[in-house]
Amino acid sequence: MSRAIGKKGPLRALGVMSGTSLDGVDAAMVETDGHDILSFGETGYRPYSPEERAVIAAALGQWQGDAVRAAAEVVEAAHLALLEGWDGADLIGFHGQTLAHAPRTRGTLQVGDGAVLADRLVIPVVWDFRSSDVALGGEGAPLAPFFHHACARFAGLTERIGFLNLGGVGNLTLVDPSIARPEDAGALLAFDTGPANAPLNDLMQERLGQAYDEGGKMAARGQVEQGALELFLAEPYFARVPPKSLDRNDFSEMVSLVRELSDADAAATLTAMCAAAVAQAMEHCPSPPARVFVTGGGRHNPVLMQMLAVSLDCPVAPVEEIGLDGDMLEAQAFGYLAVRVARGLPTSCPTTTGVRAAVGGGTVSLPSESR
Ligand SMILES: Nc1ncnc2c1ncn2[C@@H]1O[C@H](COP(=O)(O)OP(=O)(O)OP(=O)(O)O)[C@@H](O)[C@H]1O
Ligand SMILES: CC(=O)N[C@H]1[C@@H]2OC[C@@H](O2)[C@@H](O)[C@@H]1O[C@H](C)C(=O)O
Repeated sequence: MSRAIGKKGPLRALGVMSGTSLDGVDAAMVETDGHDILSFGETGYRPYSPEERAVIAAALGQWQGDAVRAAAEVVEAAHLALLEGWDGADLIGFHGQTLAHAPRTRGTLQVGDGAVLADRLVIPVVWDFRSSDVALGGEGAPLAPFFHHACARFAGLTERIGFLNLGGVGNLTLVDPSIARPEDAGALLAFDTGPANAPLNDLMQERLGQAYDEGGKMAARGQVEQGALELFLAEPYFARVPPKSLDRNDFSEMVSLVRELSDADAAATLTAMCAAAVAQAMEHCPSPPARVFVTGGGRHNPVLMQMLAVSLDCPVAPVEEIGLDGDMLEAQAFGYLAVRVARGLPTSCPTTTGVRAAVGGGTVSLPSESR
């Protein structure tokens, strides 16, 4: 692979992401100068086996120890299996796997060692994107918003729009693409909306041994239990003014709100909770955006999409409507952010993570043979 990250002009970055739903590792190429997206390229995916997923799940919420080391090994090995033999990148943006996230108290932990990947793949690797934001008082998340700003410009949009990511956790970014730089006042407002698919996945796994509610089929057969929904919405997180972010399991006890319900009613209610959390999030926006574009696996769930369409005050559509790939946006984001880090540009700002001033996160590891 090429290693010319010092060169002027655009770079070809390979972003890799292992998200909170623990399904697998996504990889995607993006060509960018750190400001504009020039093109999107090849993509790849490597699912975790049930055994690998169990090793990572066993380490969630932990900060150190054997379980964390075992998870880190699984994460690194899966990335190497996906990336070995990949050609044509100038650098890699490696997010790793978040195991624990408590930015106000203990920090944030993404496992997988970027220096090991740099050596094994013989390519510069940008990683540990969240720590310096947290050290400067930020939430360390969400980090995709600077990329969302570039996406809105790439798609030729001029109006204020929202990007809604529905992975394990949900996050919303309001973008005003008419403001040239993402760190400038008014360009972005971003925060985590609440749990998205994680509680529903956990329910499907626990009761039916299935990874998720495919096509929302289970939820479609059930009724939403309004009492449980109201209890959920009384959680103080929703009234909290952004910036704010969540750990995957911050709402894991919400499955207990649906414990007495049938499988179908429980699935319908957890799906409604995800949509209701997004509707609550909109209350923190100064005015509704012209449209909301949905990315992440939740957009494949028609029951969830229908609930969003009913509860938001603006049209809702998958990001494919503006030519983006909603299964790869997060991987592309970390490729894009890697180039910003390599160029010394900020990757977060007060309106995305609450950090005191715009800051660039990330460590650059060069392969040892080029040091
Ligand atoms: N066909 C489908 N029907 C219903 N739900 C789906 C479908 N495909 C994916 N999902 C949901 O989307 C989830 C995966 O979403 P995604 O890949 O965006 O998560 P992630 O990137 O791991 O999470 P995060 O953005 O929180 O880091 C699955 O676990 C499942 O809940
Ligand atoms: C700490 C952490 O890994 N957070 C993830 C998670 O998954 C979705 C949401 O919670 C978001 O805040 C973030 O990921 C995306 C990629 C982000 O940083 O923008």
